[in-house]
Amino acid sequence: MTKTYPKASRPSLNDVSVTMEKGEFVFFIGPSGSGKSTFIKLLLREVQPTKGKIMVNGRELGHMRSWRVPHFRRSIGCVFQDFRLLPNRTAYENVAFALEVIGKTQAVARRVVPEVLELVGLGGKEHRYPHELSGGEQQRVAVARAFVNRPLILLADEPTGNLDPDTSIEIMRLLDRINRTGTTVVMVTHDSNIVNQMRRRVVEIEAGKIVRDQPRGVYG
Ligand SMILES: Nc1ncnc2c1ncn2[C@@H]1O[C@H](COP(=O)(O)OP(=O)(O)OP(=O)(O)O)[C@@H](O)[C@H]1O
Repeated sequence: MTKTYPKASRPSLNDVSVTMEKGEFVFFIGPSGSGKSTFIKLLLREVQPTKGKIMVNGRELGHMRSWRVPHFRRSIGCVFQDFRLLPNRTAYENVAFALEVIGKTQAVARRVVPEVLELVGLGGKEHRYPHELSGGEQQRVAVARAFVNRPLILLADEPTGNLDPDTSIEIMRLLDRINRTGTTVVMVTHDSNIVNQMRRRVVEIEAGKIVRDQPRGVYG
């Protein structure tokens, strides 16, 4: 597909084609402005391609009615560089909120939230507010929130961008564990150490074109 934003002089993604299988772990790398965020926005149907199509889980996003989009997005968990936690809610409440908005009862939350907080290594810190947690711990809460609905796909946009190298590796261990449960992980990153250590598929974008797609790749 091709994506040209209104008013832009050239496409942000230019005639690209990529297939990701269920359960894969894929890094998207490339210089600033190369089109990585646009790719993520297309996958979430925040923007639509100018030409071509995008299929997610057997559905063509261009044919999806807009009222179906919120439901579709439940199948995708998102993690960002800046955590995006609700500051006046505890770790537990931040994760429970993701269940609340899709209509799950508090009884479900009481069962599921402690499980997922335990999974991300935050057992015992459920009642801390974001400002009472380290950056790495806040990102764990964000991962728990993204994963609590067991999404098919986890999109991570520079999830280690604000973390030191050791904490980054811990977050990657967590994403790796989640991937091993069968969740497809798509991660945008500039972190060469992480890419080189993980040795997973690497898709490199430059000026809107895919210039490399390599299994078990390195940052290069
Ligand atoms: N809403 C928009 N309207 C016009 N142009 C846009 C819009 N959003 C992004 N662009 C342009 O599309 C290109 C790709 O941007 P994109 O944000 O996808 O890059 P990126 O690879 O994610 O960069 P970074 O690593 O800095 O986040 C850039 O040239 C950018 O200026």
